[in-house]
Amino acid sequence: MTWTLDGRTLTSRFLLGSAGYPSPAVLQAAVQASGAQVVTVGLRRTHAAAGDNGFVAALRETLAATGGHLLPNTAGCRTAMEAIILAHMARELFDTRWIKLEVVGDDYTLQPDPWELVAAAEQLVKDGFEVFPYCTDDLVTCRRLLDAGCQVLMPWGAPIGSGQGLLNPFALRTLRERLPGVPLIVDAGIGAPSHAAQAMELGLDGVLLNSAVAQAGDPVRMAAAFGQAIAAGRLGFEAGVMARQDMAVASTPVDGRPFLIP
Ligand SMILES: CC(=O)[C@@H](O)[C@H](O)COP(=O)(O)O
Repeated sequence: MTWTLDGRTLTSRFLLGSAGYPSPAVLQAAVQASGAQVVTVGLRRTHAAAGDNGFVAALRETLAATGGHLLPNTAGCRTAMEAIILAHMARELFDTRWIKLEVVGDDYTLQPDPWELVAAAEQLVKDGFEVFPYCTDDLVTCRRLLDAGCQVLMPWGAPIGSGQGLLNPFALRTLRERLPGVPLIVDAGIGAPSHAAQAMELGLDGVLLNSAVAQAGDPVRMAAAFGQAIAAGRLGFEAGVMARQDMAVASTPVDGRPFLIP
């Protein structure tokens, strides 16, 4: 089933990262197998202008063939100013007003810095960008980002590259309940297809991940697995997951007795 992101109709709710693949050919095959129509690319890491060993060119070629979209990101930035400058470079290089805004405040956890993030988002929205902020799952920070003009939020599942899955499903469920109508895309920390399905079952709108595919034994098959898990999780959410019970509830109603007991 289709959905829209900043007015663009997408058939997949899977957003894929492009870092750390063994070769451009594997990246291309993984994007195709994933069904993802949005692929993020880091400027600081890939040296998009030159010297990236063909990864960006491969990505452009694949997305041109599939009708997909590039989402440049500011991974590696530590201040609002650094991220703003990089976002402007990205707009020039990739000819898109989309920017996945990452401003990290802690080197160990790569946790986003909420103050720098909000400051950068405010400026970039004024500069005409569509800002996709990578943020924590803190409700008040998310509200500040919406106040700054962000239309989409990307709360973390767990620290980048940790593969831990959803560390705080309660916080994500709260975001879903308190911010109805805001596209919420879980970004980072997803390790297995089941983690992605869980995010979708919570009613989030999409999942962005990178390491779990790039570091898989077979990235192409893992990309396909995530594509299917995300679609299944969404279908499950739309179908209405049953309510949990603390006690057993017999699934087969028993009327009378199966045979006569003397
Ligand atoms: C590629 C990218 O944008 C990462 O910063 C992103 O947050 C993905 O994280 P994982 O590698 O944990 O999936």
